[in-house]
Amino acid sequence: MKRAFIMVLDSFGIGSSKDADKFGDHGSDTLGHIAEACFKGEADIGRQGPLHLPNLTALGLGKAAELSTGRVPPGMDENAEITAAYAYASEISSGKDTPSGHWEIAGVPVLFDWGYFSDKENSFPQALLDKLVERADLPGYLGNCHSSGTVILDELGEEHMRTGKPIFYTSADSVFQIACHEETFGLDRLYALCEIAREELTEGGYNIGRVIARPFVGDKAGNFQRTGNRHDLAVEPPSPTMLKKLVDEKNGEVISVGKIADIYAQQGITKKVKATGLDALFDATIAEMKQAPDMSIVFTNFVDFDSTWGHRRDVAGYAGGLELFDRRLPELMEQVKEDDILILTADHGCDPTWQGTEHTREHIPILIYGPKVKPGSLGYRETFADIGQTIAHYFGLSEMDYGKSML
Ligand SMILES: O=P(O)(O)O[C@H]1O[C@H](CO)[C@@H](O)[C@H]1O
Ligand SMILES: [Mn+2]
Ligand SMILES: [Mn+2]
Repeated sequence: MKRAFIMVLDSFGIGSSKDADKFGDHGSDTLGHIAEACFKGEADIGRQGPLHLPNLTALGLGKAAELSTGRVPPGMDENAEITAAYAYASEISSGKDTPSGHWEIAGVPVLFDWGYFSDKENSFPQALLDKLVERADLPGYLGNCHSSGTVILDELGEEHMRTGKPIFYTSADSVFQIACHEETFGLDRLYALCEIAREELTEGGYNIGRVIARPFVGDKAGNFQRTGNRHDLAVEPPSPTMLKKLVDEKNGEVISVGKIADIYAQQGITKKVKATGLDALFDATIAEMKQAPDMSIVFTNFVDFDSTWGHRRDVAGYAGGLELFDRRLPELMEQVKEDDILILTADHGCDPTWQGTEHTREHIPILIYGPKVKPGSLGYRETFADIGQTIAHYFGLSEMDYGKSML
């Protein structure tokens, strides 16, 4: 029985890549800087002391980080016995966003430039805004700027509730985000509005990667909370990913846990399971691994590292999340049978010690574990697509256009 389990720790970079200066990210290091802060006792909220990741360390995380940056992050055991194959990889896609990272992982790098709304204020073209107001019959809109998604709720959430005007915002990513109150505006209305925005952005040739519904609850600034009903409307990958090939060429199964299906615009996905929060995502992943058939992929995105801790620049939160992941990792490993492979990786960085609130251009770790996988270094990988090519090779699919198989 052949199954591949792919776990993306969203934003878990392990040191800036060679081209990071183009993004203003030279020197960023999500894992390294978290480990440093923990080691200095600067991340003792909800957890204590040096970063404790014994299971990830045994899979080669510290070694992969050492290959990337020249040093094992402080607190990680340099002499641990290594039980997996490990590597670090850089990204060839032009952006450091989630779809680019995930598509490249699946063998389809994004070599074109996305469209961006780069003006910090009055970010969206008036023609687009007018269309949305008209088609969705809106009383107007709020925002129309760059912002962190939690900050903007404190600033505009109450006005939104009072006026019924949706909050439109963007970031350095290729995104059009719409925040609306689940109850006063309504979740279905928000989703319908996002569908309209998706159509207008696609038909208007704006080349925007994602429209994101950002529903929230609460009743005043300070207590607004975003909910698990976030929904991403992505454009489709420009060519078939290894997920789609597994389904089309081998009649295989691809089970999405968390936002994977949304990120690939539902392409090459045969089953979707949603869950909110690290523990729930873990539970859902294990349940799916237990019943995954031959020739299947269980593919999970652990979004909290990015959205709950990375973008919020919450070092202690991120460290605590990693420690929780590490504690539960043996439960995942236990499901890896004879011919199966488990791959732990990331899609970009989001260094919680870095300036601003955006992603960081970093190397990702690639840890490959399985009874038949030879432990040891797989060195530097020029593209995340080496993961896609490895999976294509493993399942006997037609070759991907990018990447080299690591196994
Ligand atoms: O600040 P929030 O809304 O979490 O936004 C983050 O999430 C979006 C999609 O990844 C990006 O725009 C990023 O900046
Ligand atoms: Mn991401
Ligand atoms: Mn993000």
